[in-house]
Amino acid sequence: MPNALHDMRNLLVTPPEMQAVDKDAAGSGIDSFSLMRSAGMAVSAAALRLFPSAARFVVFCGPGNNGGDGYVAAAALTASGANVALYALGDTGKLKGDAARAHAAYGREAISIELYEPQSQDVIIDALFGAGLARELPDQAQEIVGRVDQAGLPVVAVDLPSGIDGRTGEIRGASFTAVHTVTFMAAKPGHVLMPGRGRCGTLEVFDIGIPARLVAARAGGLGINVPAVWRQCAAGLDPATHKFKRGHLAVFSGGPTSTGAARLSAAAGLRAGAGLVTLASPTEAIPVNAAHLTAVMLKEIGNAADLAEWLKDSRLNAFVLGPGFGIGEKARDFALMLCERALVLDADGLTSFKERRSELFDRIAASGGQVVMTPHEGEFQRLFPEIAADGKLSKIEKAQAAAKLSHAVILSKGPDTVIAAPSGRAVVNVNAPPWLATAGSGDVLAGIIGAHLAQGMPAFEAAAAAAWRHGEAGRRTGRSATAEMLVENIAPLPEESAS
Ligand SMILES: NC(=O)C1=CN([C@@H]2O[C@H](COP(=O)(O)OP(=O)(O)OC[C@H]3O[C@@H](n4cnc5c(N)ncnc54)[C@H](O)[C@@H]3O)[C@@H](O)[C@H]2O)[C@@H](O)CC1
Ligand SMILES: Nc1ncnc2c1ncn2[C@@H]1O[C@H](COP(=O)(O)OP(=O)(O)O)[C@@H](O)[C@H]1O
Ligand SMILES: [K+]
Repeated sequence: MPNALHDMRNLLVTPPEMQAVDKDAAGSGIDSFSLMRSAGMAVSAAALRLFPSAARFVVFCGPGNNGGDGYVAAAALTASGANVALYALGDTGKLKGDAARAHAAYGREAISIELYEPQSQDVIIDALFGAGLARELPDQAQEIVGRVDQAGLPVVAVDLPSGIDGRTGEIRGASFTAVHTVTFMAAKPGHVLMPGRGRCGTLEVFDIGIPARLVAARAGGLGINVPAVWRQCAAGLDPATHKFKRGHLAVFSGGPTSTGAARLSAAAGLRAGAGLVTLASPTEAIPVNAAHLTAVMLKEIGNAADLAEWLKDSRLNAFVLGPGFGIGEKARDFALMLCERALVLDADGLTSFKERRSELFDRIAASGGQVVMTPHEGEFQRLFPEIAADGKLSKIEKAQAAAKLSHAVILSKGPDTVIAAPSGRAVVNVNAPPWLATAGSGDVLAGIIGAHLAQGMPAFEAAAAAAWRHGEAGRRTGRSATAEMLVENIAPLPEESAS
């Protein structure tokens, strides 16, 4: 089976991996200066395409190869007849290797960066720091960022807006906010994780000619959540299949005053393609649930004994536990009984294990079931406080660590939802519009994951496909989205040809 992540458009490559790719490319006889030339030319082409009538291109060049790309771009822009001014950070006499060569080839004056005075028609080419940024942006560069922000000038970023950490997406002191970013060979985590993603503008991934196999060989299993990641697992889900083959999803309701969340999950599960959906309700909530259900079935499940009896039906193959369920022993008992099938543990289901997580994690490890946990930031902190507090880790690395510790697939929510498996495989979801963060939205997501699990998708693919469909539902719904509208707008899984 071809690995979908090896399609370069979907890969995420960390800065250290990219450095290793560079070394491998040089080792295989590829001229590194020709790569820099391709990179700089691509930046120049993007700048001319986006700003064909710019009064002046102002190129900021840093002390490393990002700066080198800037010198190439400045030379190409000058050759095209554009008006170019180049400002350098640091002593150009100290440039090394390809960057020194690019500087020499530029052959014109580089002005010291502190002398830059914004002019209202300037278009900035930011080539200060890229993947090599290893600490806070130097004060001098932070000051320039401030001047450019204040003047409201458009910025085209080379590789990454300077100040964004390519591994984490964090801002190191300050960063430019670009209208367009040109990166090379593959996107980096910093392009898709917040807040970095919000500062990249449109992202262009330009192929500078490093063979794809060299990039794939160093890439560590990170990707963007596109349908290619999970499409093959979704392929057999023929809507015409008998309803039991599409699975039977059960969603657990809370008490009489908190039933809405579970009903939303159940409705989403049905809409997302589960063959049958049953709402399992405590006795006291049966009347209110019965008054609100049509296609979703209702079953009275008051305690663990009821559940044990019900679980004798082996066709019940996936469960959602948590939305509106209530925190405490009952949630823990139920969750521990469900681990060996396929379980989405969300909301109260997660919080219930705050002080008792090892019981859950041990059970998941022992049972070999398919478990997906869907924490938002607060729930993540409650269940994984030491991982959440580790400021060195990116959101991807945190989700990976949590997945490894819990033996479950972790779907870490937010504008940059990360789905990580215990194996370390991880994808970042990028199609969620901001208005997806509406009350009850997480309940809908849990239901979609449940539907995928009921249909037999493996946990990682079930979660990734659900995050994507949830994002698409948000797009279809538009800004006025409510959770009920999201359910209505869950579209069928994309066909084989979609990418
Ligand atoms: N295969 C590729 O990806 C290619 C990459 N190229 C460019 O090379 C760049 C990476 O080049 P470098 O590794 O030289 O790194 P950068 O140019 O991003 O950074 C330059 C150097 O500055 C130093 N530095 C880091 N943080 C600093 C800080 N806060 N204050 C002061 N100095 C700091 C480090 O020694 C670092 O190596 C990429 O961003 C890209 O633009 C291109 O030249 C073409 C090939
Ligand atoms: N800024 C944002 N942009 C897009 N999606 C977001 C944003 N913030 C949160 N989300 C998504 O909205 C959903 C909110 O879920 P959750 O936090 O559980 O809220 P609720 O309990 O109200 O359902 C998640 O799918 C999350 O990934
Ligand atoms: K840059």
